[in-house]
Amino acid sequence: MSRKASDNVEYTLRSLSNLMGEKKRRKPDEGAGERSLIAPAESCSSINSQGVLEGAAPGSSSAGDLERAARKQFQQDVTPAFVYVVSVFSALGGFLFGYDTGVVSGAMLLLKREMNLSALWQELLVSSTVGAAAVSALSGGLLNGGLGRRPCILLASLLFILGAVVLAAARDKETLLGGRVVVGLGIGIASMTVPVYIAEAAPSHLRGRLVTINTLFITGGQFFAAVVDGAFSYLPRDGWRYMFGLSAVPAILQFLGFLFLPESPRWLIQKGQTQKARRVLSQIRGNQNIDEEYDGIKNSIDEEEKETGAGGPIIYRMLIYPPTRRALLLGCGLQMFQQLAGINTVMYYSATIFQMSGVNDDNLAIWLAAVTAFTNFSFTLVGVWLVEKLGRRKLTLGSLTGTTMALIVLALGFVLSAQVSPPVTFTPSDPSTQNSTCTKYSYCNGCMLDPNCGFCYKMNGSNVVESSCIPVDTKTTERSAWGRCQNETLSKQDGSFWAYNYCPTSYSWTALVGLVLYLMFFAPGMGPMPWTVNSEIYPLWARSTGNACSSGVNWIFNVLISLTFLHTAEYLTYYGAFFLYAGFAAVGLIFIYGCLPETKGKKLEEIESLFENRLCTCGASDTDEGRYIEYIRVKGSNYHLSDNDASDVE
Ligand SMILES: O[C@H]1[C@H](O)[C@@H](O)[C@H](O)[C@@H](O)[C@H]1O
Repeated sequence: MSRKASDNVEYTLRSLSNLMGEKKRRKPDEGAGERSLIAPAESCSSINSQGVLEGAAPGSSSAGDLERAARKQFQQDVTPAFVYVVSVFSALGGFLFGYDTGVVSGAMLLLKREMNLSALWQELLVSSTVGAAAVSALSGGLLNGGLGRRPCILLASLLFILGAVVLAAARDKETLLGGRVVVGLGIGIASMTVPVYIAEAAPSHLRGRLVTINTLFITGGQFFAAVVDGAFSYLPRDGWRYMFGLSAVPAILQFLGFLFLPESPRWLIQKGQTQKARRVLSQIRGNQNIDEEYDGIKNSIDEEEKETGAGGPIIYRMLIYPPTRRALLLGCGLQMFQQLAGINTVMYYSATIFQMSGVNDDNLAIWLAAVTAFTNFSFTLVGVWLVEKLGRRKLTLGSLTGTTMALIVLALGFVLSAQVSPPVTFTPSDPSTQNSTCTKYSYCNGCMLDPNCGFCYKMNGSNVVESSCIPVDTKTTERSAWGRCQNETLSKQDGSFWAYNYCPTSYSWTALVGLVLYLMFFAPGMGPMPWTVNSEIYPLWARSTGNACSSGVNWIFNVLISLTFLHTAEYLTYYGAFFLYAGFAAVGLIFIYGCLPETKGKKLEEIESLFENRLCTCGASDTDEGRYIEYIRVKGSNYHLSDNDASDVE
């Protein structure tokens, strides 16, 4: 929209303020002149001769509705495209996070054959990246605060490029491990810096949406990785080199883009680079007056210094200052519960869930994993749409409630599959004449839970026939050590199937329903909100450190859950594992209900006060907390107290 048109909207807002009785500061003759500037052809709203807003929101009659409509129009009109460019280039970091964590599963299928990798090496190549991400996210706080957001994003893209080259050119498994660690270091830095950078550049009415776009890019990267995995899995040799190498393209793009993109204005103000900060603010705010925003940031930095004192390491200052302590607890808690709800296990396990439901073709299972990743991606898009409508609190609570129920459905699918588990109908003799433990199982369920055994069977209509429990090939879990399930050719000839970690039953589709429900609920809220909320809840002085800690917690729990899943399933059975995640999710629900205030539409500088007023009860040790909770109960409104209400409490 042209400058003239946005001036009109601004004028409309001013007129509305007058209409609503706000103090009029302009001279009486100014209004008449400005009124004639209104150009209804360009502006959706206009003031008629009685000073009433027309055409702003069909059907809205009250001044409140009119004001909201005009404000919305104003915000839309004055958001320059540059802020979107900045966000998209930063979110390439999210894309690389998703791509590099996702691509490894397909690459591993090929690598373990070509490089003859043991189970330990496979595990190392997957977890080393996540482990390195945890370390670099935790240490990224120092870099972020000291060097600035922009150098950190440039560093992350360089690490992504270097990692891609090393991986694509690797001749041995040790080099592969090195490459995966380098990529992990990049992921960790990007995961904590990008949301902060976007949040600091975005105008408050768009902040949630733009930061959530970063998670959309993460899930987009995971989906793209699944497609690339599918496409290159047909190559007889070296397919994995292309899978790994391709990630250099977005990384180079991001590096080049960030050579021209600016530093975060808030970081610049904090470091006293005021002229530069003003320049950047004007650049990203287009034709808006930046004075108010600039002064707001500057004042809050000055106040923060007074309030928190300047001494000691930032993490220590965060812990002794109640508002930041509560924010940190909330931020880390959100990230912990995101991972404890089992997203990465569910995604990783999706191929098996499809197999359970009757998909017995390996290639098809790879493509169906891409469908899972696409579902995650498309429902994250729903989150991008909802975050500024519902707000962070409702979206997260709704999402986690649905996720908990979906986990229960998923678990029930496994319960049913275990209860009607097919029997073992014959025990072939072991050609190696070594006594295997697999002979002791008379049902599929016991056999499938033993990591050394798998179930080899045929289907007759919907019935399982000619089934046996046989030792698994120690090099891969995809086939048995001997017998008709020991390779694809034999299986095809015989018409038999190999089930390593599931049992074929007619109820298995329940797990598939659980999987789809899970992604539908998780992706719009619990996927993106922990990142979005963390980018906005800390005051500037604590933002890098707060995000470093919470991202570190995310990666640590990511490693923990993925590494323990198979053992958990072994001890608790598969349904036990999913019931456990449902239990974690339910505890998370209580935590979030008690701790997450609504941050939608607030300026970053205003958010700290949500934690000052003890709206978040977590971590509060003050004795009058009960008095405050009672106050809220009597007021009957949870998190929507006006400033006046909140100050009443003190
Ligand atoms: O927000 C993201 C997203 O939900 C991804 O799908 C998941 O793999 C990540 O662990 C998570 O942090």
